[in-house]
Amino acid sequence: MLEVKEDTLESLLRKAIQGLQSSESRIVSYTKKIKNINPLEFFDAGSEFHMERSFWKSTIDEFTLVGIGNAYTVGVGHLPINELEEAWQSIIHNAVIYNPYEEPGIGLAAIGGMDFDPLKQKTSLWNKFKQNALRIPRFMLANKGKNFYLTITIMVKTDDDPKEITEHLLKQETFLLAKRNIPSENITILHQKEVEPNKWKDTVKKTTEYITAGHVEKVVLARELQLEFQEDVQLTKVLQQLMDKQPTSYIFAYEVKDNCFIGATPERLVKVEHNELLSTCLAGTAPRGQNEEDDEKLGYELLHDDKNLQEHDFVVQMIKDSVEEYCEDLQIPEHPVLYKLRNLQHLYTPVKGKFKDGYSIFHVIEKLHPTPALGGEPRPEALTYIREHEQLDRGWYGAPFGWIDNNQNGEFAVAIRSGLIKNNKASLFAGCGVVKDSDPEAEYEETRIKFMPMLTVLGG
Ligand SMILES: C=C(O[C@H]1C=CC=C(C(=O)O)[C@@H]1O)C(=O)O
Ligand SMILES: [Mg+2]
Repeated sequence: MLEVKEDTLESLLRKAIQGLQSSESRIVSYTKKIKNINPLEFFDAGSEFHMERSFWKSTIDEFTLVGIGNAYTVGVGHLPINELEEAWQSIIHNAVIYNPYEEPGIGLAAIGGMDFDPLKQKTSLWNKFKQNALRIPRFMLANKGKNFYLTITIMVKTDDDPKEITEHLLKQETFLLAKRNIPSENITILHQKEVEPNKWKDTVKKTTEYITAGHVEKVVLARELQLEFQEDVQLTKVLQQLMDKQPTSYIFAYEVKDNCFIGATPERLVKVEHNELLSTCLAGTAPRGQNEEDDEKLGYELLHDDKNLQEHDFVVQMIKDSVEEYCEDLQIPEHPVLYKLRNLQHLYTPVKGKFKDGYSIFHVIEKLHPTPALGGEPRPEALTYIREHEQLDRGWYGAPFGWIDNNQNGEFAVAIRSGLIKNNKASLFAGCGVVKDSDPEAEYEETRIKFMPMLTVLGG
């Protein structure tokens, strides 16, 4: 990695190109501060370039990343996570970087996700998505608190002309940063179809019997809701509404051609900043009440409900056992508290620790995914069971989605409360933890509410 102290984009490109042997290529990345801009206007502008877009927002951290286009995508093949890390490191190693700001997430960074289960037979639903992908956007807008930054990243080859590339990039930049109106049309649903709800309930029933027989302790089962709209869905509008309606969730989107995986998840998998590690145990669910009193009652019952506490505890134990290897000074409260969302409340236990040297966020992702909040317990048996019995190609649903920068900082959430949008169609996904005392009707109802965050912003 060549870090340059002071430079213009053009001279940075020149230096990077001059240092190349024939047929070599390398990443050049240039970061500068820019004036305030509405991240959604920037996102919307990207559609006019027909460039694929990526989006991440963490409201608690007042941190938003919007990627337009693709300088390079790491992964995309059948890479296990440790090889994904090697591929990422090798790209960074050869990069030429100008970035005077030493803040996590500002500068050269990638956004991406991965398959929930690479061993599950793929269907045509997810055919545009690779097994895993970390995309370094050509233009990345980063907004942290009151500050706005633009990072331009491009892959250069020996025969590239720095002046020509600079002119082209600056023209695109001017277009992307221009003020514009974002779409405001309402979305109208024409058809709505739950995929085989009765069969799903039967599977829940069979699963409780399988658990009672002692084969596994917990299995998470998911299902799909299919939608068709009058018009193609305006993604910018969907993002805006998710941001308005789900302020305590991570908002994310990842476009591949005319497909977009998008959602608002409350569940952090792992965050690494400097040497601090944060993770979250989130499992066990109740609806929100009609009024304050009702809501408190439902919350109180959730905190004392054996079935939900058991669902939750599998996650706490597994995350604790997993991160002990990577962390010192582990802090995990003894009892969960409530995490309230617009439509639901969950049992929540935060996990905090000091990251030991020699480990990266990739190690933690590999170790944690999927936690028993999305897979089950014990993991291998639960995954085999899901592979054989669940009638759904989860694709990137339920898997880690997030960002990483060139200094090993990053954050990945668990991509739930999400859907895959394809022009005027969408598939929404929702799952629930099945334990021995699960009631199929109640689990069905729980997943019905879990569709809400996406359904309500899509005109439902
Ligand atoms: C699998 C999902 O939620 C998980 C996360 C929180 C609570 C859960 C539950 O109570 O079942 C699930 O484990 C989903 O929303 O699709
Ligand atoms: Mg549950």
